[in-house]
Amino acid sequence: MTDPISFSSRKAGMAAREGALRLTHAVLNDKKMLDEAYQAELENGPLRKLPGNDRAFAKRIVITLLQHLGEIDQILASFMDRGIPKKSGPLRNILRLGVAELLFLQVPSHAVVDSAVTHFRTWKKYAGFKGLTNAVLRQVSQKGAERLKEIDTAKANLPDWLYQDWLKSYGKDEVDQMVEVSNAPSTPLDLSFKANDENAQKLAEVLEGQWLETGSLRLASHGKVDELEGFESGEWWVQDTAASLPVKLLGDVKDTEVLDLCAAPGGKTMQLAALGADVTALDLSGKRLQRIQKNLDRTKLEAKLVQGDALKHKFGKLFPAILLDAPCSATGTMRRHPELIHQRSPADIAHFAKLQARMLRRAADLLDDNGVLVFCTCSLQAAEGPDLIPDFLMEYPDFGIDPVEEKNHPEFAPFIQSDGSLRTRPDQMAELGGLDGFYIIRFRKYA
Ligand SMILES: C[S@@+](CC[C@H](N)C(=O)[O-])C[C@H]1O[C@@H](n2cnc3c(N)ncnc32)[C@H](O)[C@@H]1O
Repeated sequence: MTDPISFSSRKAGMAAREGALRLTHAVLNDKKMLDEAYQAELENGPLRKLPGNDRAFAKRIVITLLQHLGEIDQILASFMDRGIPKKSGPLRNILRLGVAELLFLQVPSHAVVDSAVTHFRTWKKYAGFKGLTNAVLRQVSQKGAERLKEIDTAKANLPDWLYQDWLKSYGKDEVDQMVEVSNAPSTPLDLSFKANDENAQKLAEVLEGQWLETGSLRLASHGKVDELEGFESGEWWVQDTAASLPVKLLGDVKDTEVLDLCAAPGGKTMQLAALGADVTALDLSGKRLQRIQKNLDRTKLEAKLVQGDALKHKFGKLFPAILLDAPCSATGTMRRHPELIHQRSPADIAHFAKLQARMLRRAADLLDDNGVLVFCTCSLQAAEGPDLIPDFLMEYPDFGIDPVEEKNHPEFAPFIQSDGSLRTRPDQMAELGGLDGFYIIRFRKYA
């Protein structure tokens, strides 16, 4: 449990909830990423005028709503025999926000009901739904907590196609735990350090972090990232510890030419550069390449940046080491992006899987004899990971899996699969706040 929400004034509370309603709409109706919608509010929207805590609470209500969306909708359905009326505009999201506050953030019911009804001040056209809003939320505040106990949390909160897919891959207990960890009120922040030296040890103390076996420093709680010690001097960058594993599988890359095929925003590019590799970092997006450059400037690291399509770009040579961190559905990042699972569809998974299959073959074509290729995605879907491998190996008989072995990498033991690939899941290291879901596999090309 984190501290309960309490706004600096009644007026600020209402303004924050209006912001929360706009953010909810941006994410669920317009399919925007929450961080982007929030950033847009801070730059141009009314939320920028609010004190920091009130703004943060607005975001927290939305995160809570997204984490518990299925439960919230089931609770509402149980109190509304005829469902949400048609053509009721913002009513559904106003009610959802109200339930999130009542049942998951323990905000007093008078404040929640009062502000839910006050929303119709802005939405005058729908003012006829005030009475319904009042009645439903009062019922939820009285009987909702009891009804909540009867709901299967994971099954309710995951879209059914996703739930079934994960059940097949991981099993019920694991899926339950994945959702439980992902629904924690806050997510820890992992840092990757440029060097594991005395300075890093000192910073770890100042930041009150904990070293993980995987080599990252984990901060259980933190303020603004760019105000943390060591940010400005570029000693570290933010990178979930699971995201730091693929580069480690490339082994000793000092003075080796490494192609980082889908590189932005550059977490893995910085890792490679810090290890002394001669990195070529390619990305399709010029805007995202600018983010790599900014990151490299801050950390005083170097890489050759190339804008291009990984499927087509002509490098004019082969590489001894390649990292392919392919575009994916990113369902593995649900701890930090609870909106994603509500925005994705089976068609998206099929689209990404097809793209990844093509990219994997392109990466293989760019690898030199005896070279090493690491392929990864931050997806928990089998289609975007293990299912891609058998066809690839059939078509590329000179490639073989180079299995990760516990004797060489004891720190990766919990993630090693029977074929030597790695699978990380949000429920692993649960007591420390979990980690992103990644699929990672290493290949060698035999001469
Ligand atoms: C998973 S992200 C990479 C994250 C990055 N490796 C890191 O560690 O920070 C995938 C990247 O692939 C890029 N991308 C998508 N399609 C691409 C293509 N056809 N060619 C090159 N890059 C592509 C996206 O712009 C995005 O930056």
